[in-house]
Amino acid sequence: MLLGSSSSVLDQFLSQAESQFQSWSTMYLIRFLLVLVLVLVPLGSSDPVLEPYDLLFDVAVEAYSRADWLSVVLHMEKALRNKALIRTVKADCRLRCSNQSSFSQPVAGVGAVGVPIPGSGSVQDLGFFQKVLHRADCVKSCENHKLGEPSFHRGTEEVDLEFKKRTPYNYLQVAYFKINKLDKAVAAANTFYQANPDHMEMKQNLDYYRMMAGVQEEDFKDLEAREHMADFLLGKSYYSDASFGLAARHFEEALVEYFNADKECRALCEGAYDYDGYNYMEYHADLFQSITDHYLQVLNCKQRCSVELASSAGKDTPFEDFLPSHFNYLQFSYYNSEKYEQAIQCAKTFLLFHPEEQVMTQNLNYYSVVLGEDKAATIAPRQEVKQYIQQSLLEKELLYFGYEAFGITFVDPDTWTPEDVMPKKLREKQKADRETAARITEEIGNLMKEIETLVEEKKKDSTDVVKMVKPLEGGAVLYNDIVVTMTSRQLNGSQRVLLDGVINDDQCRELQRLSNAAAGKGDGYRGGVSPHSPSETFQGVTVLKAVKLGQEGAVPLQSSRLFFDVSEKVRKVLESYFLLDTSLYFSYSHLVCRSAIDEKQDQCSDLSHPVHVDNCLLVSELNECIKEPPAYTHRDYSAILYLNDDFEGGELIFTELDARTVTAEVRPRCGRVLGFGSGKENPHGVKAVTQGQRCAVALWFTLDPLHQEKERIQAEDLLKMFSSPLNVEFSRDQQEAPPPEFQPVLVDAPEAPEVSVQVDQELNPDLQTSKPKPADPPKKKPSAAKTKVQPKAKAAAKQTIKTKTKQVKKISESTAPKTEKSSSKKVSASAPKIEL
Ligand SMILES: O=C(O)CCC(=O)C(=O)O
Ligand SMILES: [Fe+3]
Repeated sequence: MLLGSSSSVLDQFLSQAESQFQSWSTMYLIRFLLVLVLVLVPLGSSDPVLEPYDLLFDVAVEAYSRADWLSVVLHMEKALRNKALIRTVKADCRLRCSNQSSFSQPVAGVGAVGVPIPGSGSVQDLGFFQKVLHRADCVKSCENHKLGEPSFHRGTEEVDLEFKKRTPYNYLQVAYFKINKLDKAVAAANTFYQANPDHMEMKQNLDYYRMMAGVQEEDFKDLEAREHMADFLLGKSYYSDASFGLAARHFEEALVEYFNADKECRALCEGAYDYDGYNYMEYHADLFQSITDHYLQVLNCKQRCSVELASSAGKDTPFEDFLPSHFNYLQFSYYNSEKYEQAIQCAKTFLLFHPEEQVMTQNLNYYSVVLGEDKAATIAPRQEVKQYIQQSLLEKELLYFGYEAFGITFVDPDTWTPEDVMPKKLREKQKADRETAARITEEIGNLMKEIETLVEEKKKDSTDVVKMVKPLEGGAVLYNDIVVTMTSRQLNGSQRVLLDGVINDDQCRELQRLSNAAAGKGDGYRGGVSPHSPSETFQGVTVLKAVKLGQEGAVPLQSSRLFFDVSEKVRKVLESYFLLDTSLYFSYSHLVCRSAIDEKQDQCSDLSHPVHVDNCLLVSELNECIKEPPAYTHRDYSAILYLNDDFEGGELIFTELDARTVTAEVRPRCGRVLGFGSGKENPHGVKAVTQGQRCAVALWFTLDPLHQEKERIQAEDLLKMFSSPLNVEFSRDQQEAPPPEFQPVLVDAPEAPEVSVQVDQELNPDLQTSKPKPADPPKKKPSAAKTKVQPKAKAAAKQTIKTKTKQVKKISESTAPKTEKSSSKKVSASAPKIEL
């Protein structure tokens, strides 16, 4: 049985089956059987009927699964060929028929119907439809003659999509590779990759091919490259290299190919009506409505050809203003080749699209002066382009009419359309729509911001509420000597605990001595007036400072170690008592003593340390605490380990957020630890020390490891070194005194300085307009020039070229295969793979 007849019988069977069985699975089964039959049927029919490319594709895929590489190649190549042939024939037939039976000519040999009869509308209608019928007949017979029955040249949607994605080349590259046709494998791989630049497997394959002996750079072809695009890109690259003669040649060739491709694209738009979302069964348009629907769909498609032709495989967005840009490049290329007539013609042609373009107008003036204005005036823009624009504008007008009358949407793909082509009403409506959209976007933006703030506040509140409502505390205190003296409840708040017995008297004394010894050794706070109270002095030492002083012998090293160890003990106990799920880290550790200045006690204030919150800025007037820098917002828990009680005053008080209403008071004593959450649930202060010295180890902790105290890690390292048997030399760099703890006070918020951001366009090529601007004027102003045209500097031209080079480079980076060779052939590269 011959394939042609077998296919046709099967096709009939298929369509019958399709109408009888609605089930997809049945259809797939039939399809599979069909493929099998085709595989078994001997190929090489003498029948002119074209084998359906979708079935050939299926046969090839099936052969692939059997690793029958020759068959893959044979059928896939044929599928590609047939698909291309159908495209060409269809476009060809439609173009030929449009020439043979155009609506402007009477149909030959059909008698009186073709001759318009004045005053007889219905007969004129007949004349029109007669032409329609003849055109349809012409196209049908032309296609059937060349391709066979239409059912054989209509592919399924899925297969069409595969062709669009260039999937056949994915199969082909493996098959070619397996049969040792390396050059073809490379070309197929490259062709696939051009349309799928994110396909990593194929990229690996290409890298692999590149390393193989016998593979040439020329093998990396794009078998589906559109000629007009290939020439345009070549023109651009010559242009960037300032090879203007070659650039002009390729741009001219690109134009010829462009108009051919445009004709083909437009002809292919005259296909079947795409119901697209319409319920096929419910479409009940009358004669003229259905003609209108279909025709406007075709026109819409024709308009989109300018976008399709401006698109390049693997490039996300089409080139902007693609067709006009050819003339922009050309005018400058011709100018540089001293071909002023052509430069003028191209400048004038460009101005057909953009009559207001200033640079081009200047250039045209300049070229005209150089050539002689009279002569320049006789040069006309290109007729082909004039016609193209006229036709396109007429189409746009019809489409806009259809938009207004029937709501068939039309989005103009071109940037050069004059404003008044769009009907005024539609223009105003679109303007109003745009404004409304902008307003809505802005309002949504504002709303989103408000919601974000609200959510943020809610989150903060709910964390605080969770803490307030369900304080997590009461865990083990880990050491037998430690007792819980007061819980949150007894301390009238939340996240509070008072522990006793954390360290013993000796340890308290040792630490107090350490504080005084360190203060005598030049610590930053020695003898300084307290930052919090003028009637007290304040001294403080950090763990690292203490360890360094210990290393210098200025203080007993073991006291410094004690400071380190007891603070660690407090950290562990708090972590356990507050039942924390994650670790608590040191944020800052400070051994501090406040001493009353006897002479100043008469004017003493009542607080040694004003009421504050450790991790936010307390605004007591508003009963609020703002968790923002400069507050130490990352602090989560605070603890004060008291060392003595032989002083007067110095009680710690907890208050409400008003900083006045005292909720609890704690009297310091040796070994006592007051632990509490650092947040706004715990505003606190220290009453004035009116006599004696009050010492304590103040500790702040964070749950965020990123904010843990770096000094502490250093101190730990140093301590480790001292405890090691080897006496290690290490640096004795003086450390800066630690900054006093930040004490928030309410100040007027400073005005934010006005910052003007200047962006250097040269350094930021993305900011440059994507519209090409090759229209740089000539480098030198000739003496003959009478016009006031100011030619731009040579540097500007160079800059343009540089920019262009960058643009070309960008393109080649995104589309061309990478060229770097692997340094070693031993690199373990996997053999070409296929991923479907
Ligand atoms: O020494 C105290 O009792 C508390 C000190 C304090 O709250 C602080 O330094 O933030
Ligand atoms: Fe505090």
